[in-house]
Amino acid sequence: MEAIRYSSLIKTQSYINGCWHASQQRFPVNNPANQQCLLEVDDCGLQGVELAIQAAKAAQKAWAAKSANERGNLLRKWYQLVMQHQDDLASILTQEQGKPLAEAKGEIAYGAAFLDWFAEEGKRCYGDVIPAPADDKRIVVLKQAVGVVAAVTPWNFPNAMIARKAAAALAAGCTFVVRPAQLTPISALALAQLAEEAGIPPGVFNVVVGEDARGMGKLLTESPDVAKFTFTGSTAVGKQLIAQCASTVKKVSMELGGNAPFIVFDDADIDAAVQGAIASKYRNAGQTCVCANRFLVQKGVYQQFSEKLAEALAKLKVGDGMQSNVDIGPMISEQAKEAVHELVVDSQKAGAKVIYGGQAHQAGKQFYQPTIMTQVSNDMPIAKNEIFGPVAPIIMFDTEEQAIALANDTEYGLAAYFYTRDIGRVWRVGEALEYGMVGINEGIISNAAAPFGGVKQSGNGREGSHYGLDDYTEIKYLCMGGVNS
Ligand SMILES: NC(=O)C1=CN([C@@H]2O[C@H](COP(=O)(O)OP(=O)(O)OC[C@H]3O[C@@H](n4cnc5c(N)ncnc54)[C@H](O)[C@@H]3O)[C@@H](O)[C@H]2O)C=CC1
Ligand SMILES: O=C(O)[C@H](O)CS(=O)(=O)O
Repeated sequence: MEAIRYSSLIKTQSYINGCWHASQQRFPVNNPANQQCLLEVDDCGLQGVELAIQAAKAAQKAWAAKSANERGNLLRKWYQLVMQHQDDLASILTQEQGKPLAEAKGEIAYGAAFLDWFAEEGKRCYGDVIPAPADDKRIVVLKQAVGVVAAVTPWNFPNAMIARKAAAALAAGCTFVVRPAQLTPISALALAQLAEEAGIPPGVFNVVVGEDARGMGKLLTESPDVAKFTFTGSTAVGKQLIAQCASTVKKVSMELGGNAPFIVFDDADIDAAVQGAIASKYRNAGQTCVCANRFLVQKGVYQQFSEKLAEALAKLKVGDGMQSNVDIGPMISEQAKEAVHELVVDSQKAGAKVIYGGQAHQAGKQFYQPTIMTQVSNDMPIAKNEIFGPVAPIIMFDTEEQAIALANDTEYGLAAYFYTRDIGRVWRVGEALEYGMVGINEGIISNAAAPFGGVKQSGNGREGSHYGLDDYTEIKYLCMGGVNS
């Protein structure tokens, strides 16, 4: 790997019970920009996963017995180390995942923000004292750590998706086992290195890396020693994992797929809408679950918005994320690139027009041209499916009611966006959209202070904000009798 100053961040073995776990089985991690092998990583296999679960179980009671301040101090130290090594962590992330360096630095700061947020939030894990129905009783409600937490995370935000979960879990007094995507394990192992340096005790934070996603996931979802399972990834895989958790009735939280509408009304600030569209659609080459997936543009501004979006897109540079001034990097795999192109071609066959891009990009095997399509209808493949690529389909609508109906016509419900300057419309549309998160005159809405999560088949639970602890605590009700005797 290039351009890493602090070489201790480069780890190639799972981190289990405070030790780096060697194994004979290894697998390559490749750079999506040029398909070159960055390094090989030891595959800890199912045995490693079981060792990690047992380590987390053995460590959990002592970790929960620490005060919220003690846990918070360790999370704050972890935060400080992550920010101290932000540039190196970003360089690692770009080389294994592909996003431009500036975006990778942003992801490191975004993930670290959850460590910082929950270092404090754990101190506010309040219970209740409830007036009892009888004078000789007292009712107290405690919030306690769920126990051992298992997580499976995706390749598109290989640092932040782990930090967003682990920060809340550890703050609540839980211990944590994460299995990151096999495509991007190095960022996860670098986080473990810094957790160790921060003084987080052995067994509290464990990272198990391996190629057998299905087998490792089965162990994590079916183990009776795991109390809670959290997943970020596709809805299809999420459904499988929820079913696997049923065997032990685990507490489950899911951050799944999306199909975000980006609505532009006649009265919108069009330049602001174009700026928000570029930020929301083309971040991470469109490989984020909260990307604008369908542009719904009112008839009166359809031509103007489409033309301005194309002008803005022409200024973006496609290339290796490690090069300066690159705005759009490669897709995570050649298969992913082909899948995006198939959606474009199938929708062209159904009548959609490509007004910008629409082909593989000459920068390399995994690059796709940033693309805009017009004359799209909501039933076309490019609108029905989560694109997970740099393609903006634009659908025309006439009335506000039509826009809401089109926006809600999907099984997903993660993020939605709309641009208007009418205060009445802000409330009407904001309340009518069936989504967990709504950006109003804003294309980037993710931050540690806000509850991130979806409804419908985009998942359940919330990450970040003071709501984020709820997924990692259980409510216990104490009823004290005989107070007057
Ligand atoms: N709601 C959210 O916050 C996010 C949602 N996603 C969604 O994830 C998808 C893209 O990410 P991918 O990594 O391709 O999703 P994916 O669902 O294929 O994989 C996610 C993780 O699950 C693992 N996995 C795959 N099949 C599994 C199985 N049968 N058992 C256990 N683990 C398994 C993968 O190795 C990876 O670590 C998109 O649909 C995107 O919308 C991605 C990131 C964030
Ligand atoms: O994986 C994702 O798509 C992230 O959750 C998006 S964000 O939180 O970075 O906006």
